[in-house]
Amino acid sequence: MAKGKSSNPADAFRKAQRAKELKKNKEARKSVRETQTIKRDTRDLESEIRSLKSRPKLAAADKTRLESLESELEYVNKVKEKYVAEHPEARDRVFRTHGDKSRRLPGHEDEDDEGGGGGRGGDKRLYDESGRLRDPTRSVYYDAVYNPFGVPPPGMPYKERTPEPVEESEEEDDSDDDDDIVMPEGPPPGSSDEESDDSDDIPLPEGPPPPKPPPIPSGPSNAPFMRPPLHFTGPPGQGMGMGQPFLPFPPSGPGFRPGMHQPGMPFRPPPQMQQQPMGQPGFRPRPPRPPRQPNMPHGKAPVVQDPLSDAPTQTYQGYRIAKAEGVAGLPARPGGGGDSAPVSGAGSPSLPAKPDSKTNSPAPSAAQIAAATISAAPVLRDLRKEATAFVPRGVKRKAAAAPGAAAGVRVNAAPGAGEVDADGDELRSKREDGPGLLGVLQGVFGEGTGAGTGTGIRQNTKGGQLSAGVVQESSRPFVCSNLILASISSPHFLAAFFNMTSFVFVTGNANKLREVQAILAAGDGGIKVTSQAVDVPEVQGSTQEVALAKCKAAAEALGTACVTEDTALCFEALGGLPGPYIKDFLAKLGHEVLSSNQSPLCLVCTSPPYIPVLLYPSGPPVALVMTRSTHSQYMLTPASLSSGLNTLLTGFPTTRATALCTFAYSPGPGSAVLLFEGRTEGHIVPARGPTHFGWDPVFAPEEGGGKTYAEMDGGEKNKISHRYRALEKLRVYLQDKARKEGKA
Ligand SMILES: O=c1nc[nH]c2c1ncn2[C@H]1C[C@H](O)[C@@H](COP(=O)(O)OP(=O)(O)OP(=O)(O)O)O1
Ligand SMILES: [Mg+2]
Repeated sequence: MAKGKSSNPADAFRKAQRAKELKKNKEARKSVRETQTIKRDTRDLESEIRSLKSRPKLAAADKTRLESLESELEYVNKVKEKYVAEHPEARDRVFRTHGDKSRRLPGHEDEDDEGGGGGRGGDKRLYDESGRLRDPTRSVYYDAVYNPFGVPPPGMPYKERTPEPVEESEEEDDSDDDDDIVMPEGPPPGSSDEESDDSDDIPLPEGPPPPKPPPIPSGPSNAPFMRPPLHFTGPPGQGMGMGQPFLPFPPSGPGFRPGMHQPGMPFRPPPQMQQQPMGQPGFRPRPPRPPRQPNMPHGKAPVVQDPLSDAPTQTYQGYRIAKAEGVAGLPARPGGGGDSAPVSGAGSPSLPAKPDSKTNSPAPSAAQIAAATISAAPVLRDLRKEATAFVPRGVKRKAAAAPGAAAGVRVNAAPGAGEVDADGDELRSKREDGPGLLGVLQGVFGEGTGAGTGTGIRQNTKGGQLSAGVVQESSRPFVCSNLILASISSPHFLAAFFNMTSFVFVTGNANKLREVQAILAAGDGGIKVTSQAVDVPEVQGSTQEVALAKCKAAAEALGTACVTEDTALCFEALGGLPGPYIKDFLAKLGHEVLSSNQSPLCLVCTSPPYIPVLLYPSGPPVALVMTRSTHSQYMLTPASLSSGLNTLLTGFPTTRATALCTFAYSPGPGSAVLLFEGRTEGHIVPARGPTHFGWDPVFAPEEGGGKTYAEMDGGEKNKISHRYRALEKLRVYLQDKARKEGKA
């Protein structure tokens, strides 16, 4: 080492450090060795020594063996003694054998040894059979709170206090091994189970036993102090409140349930809070399902059919029966059949009226019909034009392009076609070409007289136009300075006349009329339409029943052939409802007033079930729901705040719907009514597009590429609409019929 001495102070420092480290390592190794030694179980050694000693004669090898064993045992015991002397508080670590008194370590003297406390001698009787410290309260350092084991402070020798006379006398009285140990007053803590036999002697406090104190965790044995953990507060990072006692173990008592909030665990709302979201503001509960439409009794109506069913409506029998009975004016069965075959029904028997109808009488009485008739708007018919404008504009253009093409003989019964304004009020034609019907009619009927209620043909002298039709009193403005040319006594005359090429469309809905006119105009022509607004009571029942009754009543009210149309919107999820009652539903629910003009502030996801919610600057939050926009697209749409047709389906698995149009054709009062149905499949979506026409904004037809009816332009809608499909059937039927009658 001296050799290595260097004048360089840095080297010297390094060396000194190294020497220190080596020393430290040596000490550590020594300590490890010592630890191993003091823990060593010497029973094998002892028993071997005993067995060797017990032999009468020992061989030389055995002698050597005995010596080495004895020296080893001596060494181990020496080390143990030394350790206990140096570390009296850590006696527990030393392995001790109890069979051999002579080998007892200090502090391991048996209970029958004399001696009290004081100094080193005070260590005796400190350990029980298992070598554990017997009574920490005898230690002078004992403190129930701060030093429950009576461990001496580091560097200080263990000391026992002198037993008090009472304790001594008690010790002597007892014969039990443990009785000489001073016991604290009261029942021993946590020992009631073991000593249940003696429990009779112990005065038990009334009431249930106090809960067991939590087990004291066994810390490192060389810890000088085992400070009771009463005032320890956990680190704030563990989610414990200030001053909250630190609990070394999670609560596991009977009162503890999994799922209870524990300190340090993220807070979870109680179950009732978690189940709440659907009831929170903004989560509008699903409206109650409307009752299913009860089946109509079979005897009541000729047609009972699910509006969504594709099966043909069985009303043709009624028509055949009526025909067999010889009802005049019935149209012949169309020869086309198949798709264009009309659904026909005999004059609908009495049907219950809709709840909002003024009367519950099954069929409208004559007075009611009259009343209904009075409220109808008249049609100004320009007979001259009708006589001259047999060919509609579209066909005329074609005819001009191909002169010589047979136009056929047609009577224009709808002179106003194409000129209907938004309200459907203005129905006058502006065309003036061609010979008039007036002369023909004048020749047949002569001039009519006066104005008023009745059927007649009039000439509008002001406009130089002639009008024909059912003339009634009306609340609507009516230019009535017409020359009445003829009175037509028989409505069948007009019916037969109109059946040829045109029909009177009884509707109060200008949009319907406009679409019908547009569809007919875009077709191959030949059909003209005029309109009549007649307040016809609408009955309850299937779409067919409603359509039949409506048309029958209209024909009776008009006294002539007519066409009515009834539109239904059938939600698959609601078993076909609202169906024919869509008008009332639409009137009551309208379209939801969603915050389309308001942008949401933010989107939040609440606690389970994690429904995304839009928060608006004003008003309650709006939940987003998954809806199906088309057959292949799903989208998240806000559940509405206000009601709307589409909100009826909130929460239902499907938004599929069928738009169903039913045209009903009556050849005249008392005649069988024919039905022509057209369907368009689609989905009910949140309202999009202009809101001019009924439920157009909420119906997205499957063929519409995601657009709603309202988002389409008229032409687009009329190519795929329910109305177009039904009207096509009616058109085919009427033209077929006209051809047959022309041939006959
Ligand atoms: O293509 C349509 N696109 C949207 N909405 C529609 C359509 N077609 C009818 N609608 C509405 C109007 C009425 O609110 C209800 C049907 O009731 P519906 O009784 O057939 O019609 P209406 O009473 O207005 O006219 P009418 O007296 O001529 O039968 O659906
Ligand atoms: Mg209606």
